[in-house]
Amino acid sequence: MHALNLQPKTLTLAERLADLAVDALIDEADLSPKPALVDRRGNGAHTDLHLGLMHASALSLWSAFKEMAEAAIECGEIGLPLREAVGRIGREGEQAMLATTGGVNTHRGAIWALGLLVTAAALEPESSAAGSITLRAARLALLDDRYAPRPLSHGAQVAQRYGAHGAREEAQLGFPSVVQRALPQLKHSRAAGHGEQNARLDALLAIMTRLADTCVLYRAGEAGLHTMQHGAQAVLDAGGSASLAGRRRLHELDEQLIALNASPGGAADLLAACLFIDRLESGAF
Ligand SMILES: CC(C)(COP(=O)(O)OP(=O)(O)OC[C@H]1O[C@@H](n2cnc3c(N)ncnc32)[C@H](O)[C@@H]1O)[C@@H](O)C(=O)NCCC(=O)NCCS
Ligand SMILES: Nc1ncnc2c1ncn2[C@@H]1O[C@H](COP(=O)(O)OP(=O)(O)OP(=O)(O)O)[C@@H](O)[C@H]1O
Repeated sequence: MHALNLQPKTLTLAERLADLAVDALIDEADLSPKPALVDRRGNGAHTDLHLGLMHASALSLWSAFKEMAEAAIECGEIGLPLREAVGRIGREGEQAMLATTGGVNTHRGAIWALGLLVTAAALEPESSAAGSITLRAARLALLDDRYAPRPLSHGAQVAQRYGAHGAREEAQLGFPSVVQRALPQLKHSRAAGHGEQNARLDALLAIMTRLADTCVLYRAGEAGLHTMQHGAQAVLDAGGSASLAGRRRLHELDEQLIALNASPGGAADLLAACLFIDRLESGAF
C-alpha cells in the first residue's frame, strides 16, 4: 500500500487538448525576446501585465478548454448548439481569467482563437492537419452566437475607425496568419537549423509582417501598425532572429514599439495558436 499513487493517470482527449492549449500559452509567454510583449525579460509595453500573471491566467483557462473539447465530443458536429455552448464556456473562461488577474485582460484574444481550435480538434481528432483544423474552426466562427454580447470593444472601435479586420475575421477566414505565415516560417527556420526559440520568434515576426493587430491599432494607430509590420519584415530580411543582423533589428523594433506603446497582443495569441497546431500536427499529442 503506497501513500502516493505514482501511476500516470490516463488523460481523456479533452484533458490532453486542454493541456496542449495551456502549454502553448505558457510557451508563448516565456518566449524571449518578443518585441514589446510580456516575456522573460519584462513587461514590454504593458504596465498592468507581468510573466507570473500570464502564467496564472493560462492555467486558469484549463477547465474552459477542457469543457469546450467535451462539448465538441458531446455535440459531435458543427452547428449552432456547439457554437453557443463554446461561446458560453468562453465567456465563463474569461470571467475565470479576470478573477485570476484582478480584472486585467491577459488572454481574451487567446481564449477566442485557442478555444475554437481546441473545439475543432476535439470534433475530429484523427484529422489534425493544420488546414483541416482551421477549416472546422472557421466554420464554427462563422456561426452567429445569439447570446454573445456586442460590447464596444477595442477591436470594435478600431474596426469602426480604420475598417480593420480583427480577431473574429482572422478566425472566420481560417487563421491565414497561422496557416500561411507562422507555420511555414516555423518549419523553414527549424529546417535552417536556427534553433527552436529563434524559429518561434521568426514565426511571431512572420505573423506581425501582415496582421492588422487591433491591439496595436488601438494603442498606436496606423503609424504603430506600419512600424510593427515593416520592422518585423526587416528582421526577417536581415536573416531572422538567429542572425546577428536580425537580432539588432529585433532589438530596434522592441524599442520602437515600446516607445509607441504598441504591443502586438493579437500576434502573440496567433503564435500560441501556431504552437498548438504544430504540436497536434507533429503527433506529439
Ligand atoms: C471575438 C473576440 C476576440 C472579440 O473580438 P474584438 O475584436 O471585438 O475584441 P477585443 O478588442 O477585446 O480583442 C480581442 C483580442 O484579439 C486579439 N487580436 C487583435 N487583433 C487580432 C487579429 N487581427 N487577429 C487575431 N487576433 C487579434 C488581441 O489579443 C485582442 O486583445 C472574443 O472576445 C469574443 O467575441 N468573445 C465572445 C465569447 C465567445 O464567443 N467565445 C467563443 C470562445 S471559442
Ligand atoms: N505575451 C503577451 N504579452 C502581452 N499581451 C499578450 C501576450 N500574449 C497574448 N497577449 C494578448 O494581448 C492582449 C492584451 O493586450 P492589451 O493590454 O492591449 O489589451 P486591452 O486590455 O484590450 O487594452 P489596454 O491594456 O490598452 O487597455 C490580450 O488579449 C492577450 O490575448
